[in-house]
Amino acid sequence: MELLDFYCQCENVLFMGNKILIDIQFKRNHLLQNGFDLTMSLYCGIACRRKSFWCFRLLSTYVTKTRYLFELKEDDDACKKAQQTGAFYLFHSLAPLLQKSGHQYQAPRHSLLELERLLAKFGQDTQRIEDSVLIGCSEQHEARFALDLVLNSSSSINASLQKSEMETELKGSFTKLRKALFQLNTKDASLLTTAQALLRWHDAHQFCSRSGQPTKKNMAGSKRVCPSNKIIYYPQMAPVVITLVSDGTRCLLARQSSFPKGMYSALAGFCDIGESMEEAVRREVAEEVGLEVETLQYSASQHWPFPNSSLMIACHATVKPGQTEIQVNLKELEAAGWFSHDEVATALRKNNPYTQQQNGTFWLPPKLAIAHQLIKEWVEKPSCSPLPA
Ligand SMILES: NC(=O)C1=CN([C@@H]2O[C@H](COP(=O)(O)OP(=O)(O)OC[C@H]3O[C@@H](n4cnc5c(N)ncnc54)[C@H](O)[C@@H]3O)[C@@H](O)[C@H]2O)C=CC1
Repeated sequence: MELLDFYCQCENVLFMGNKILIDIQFKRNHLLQNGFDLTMSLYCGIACRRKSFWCFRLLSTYVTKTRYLFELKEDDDACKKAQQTGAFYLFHSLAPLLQKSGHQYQAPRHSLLELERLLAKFGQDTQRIEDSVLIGCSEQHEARFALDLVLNSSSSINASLQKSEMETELKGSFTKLRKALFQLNTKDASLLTTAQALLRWHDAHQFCSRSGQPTKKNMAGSKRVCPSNKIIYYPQMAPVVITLVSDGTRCLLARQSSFPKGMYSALAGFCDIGESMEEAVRREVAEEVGLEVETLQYSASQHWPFPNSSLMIACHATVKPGQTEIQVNLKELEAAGWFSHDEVATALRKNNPYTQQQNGTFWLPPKLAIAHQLIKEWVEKPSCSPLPA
């Protein structure tokens, strides 16, 4: 049974204005222990009469949050209102603001009032708040926004304070996202990644490609519209397949010359237009290492912000044991090879990019990259049996 779709039987139902008084007899009490917030759910319940009893469709905290975010994306007034109680993450040229407390880093949030004060101090118009983008909300529906203090700003920014002066005022430092991701907890890292991707997209889509006119962002930043021809532009991600090829006992890892010294990863490549994920995997593997994929299994996906937004679609693939001779495409890769289970398991265990880069030994992508997850999955379950490609 779908967790979010269960119904409960009510013995008495009274409506008082927009509040509902109920006496419920849960058929499946155990579901309440599975993360449901009863109070929140009941206020959001949709009542309907079913035969002889009332049914409530209970909406989980997750669903109400998702619906709230949807409303903010669709309704500029609601979004503007949400800014009053919301919180803002700050960026400078796409680098998020981080603060250090003890040994930990965190991404500070600012209220609308604080932001207005800071903008005034930095010589910027409070109108700039309209350049912020919606990136999520808390369980209590406190919306989260991100604003880049210099991107998209008018010429008045020239008169504003320098980055270092801003950092002093903000008691933090604007840190490159690649570095910031290693210093933050997963929740903040994910929010900042989304924020940077959206801010970058807006910066790069200021004009309509048909009319050449400036486009206008909606309040949430979920789209831009050309006022002259009404064309709507939506933020986009490029789909990329990333495949860990195995011959049953070994896995294939490769490196590009642009990778840090000693790092090997799974094979990755952008999907061509019109291709399915399966077709893209077969083509990329054939193009890069001259092998033909026999079976294929989807594993997971990840939004990857570098250098532009990609949707990484991770798969395990196998080739026939007798057809494993690699022919590296040197236009795409510097090297590729088969690695034994032991070699990969050892590399995963002592995966310290810094020391391994120093002594030039073989190492794997860091934990936050889906390539790492794919390799770890293979090490833990090398005999996963994919479907025919
Ligand atoms: N999160 C992860 O674990 C990993 C992520 N990646 C990401 O996957 C993406 C693709 O990986 P690679 O092929 O190694 O990258 P790459 O940057 O070497 O790109 C290969 C080629 O694809 C073409 N290209 C660039 N952008 C494109 C686009 N938006 N659409 C279509 N073609 C495009 C260009 O000709 C480029 O030379 C990169 O963004 C990379 O950062 C790659 C490996 C692991």
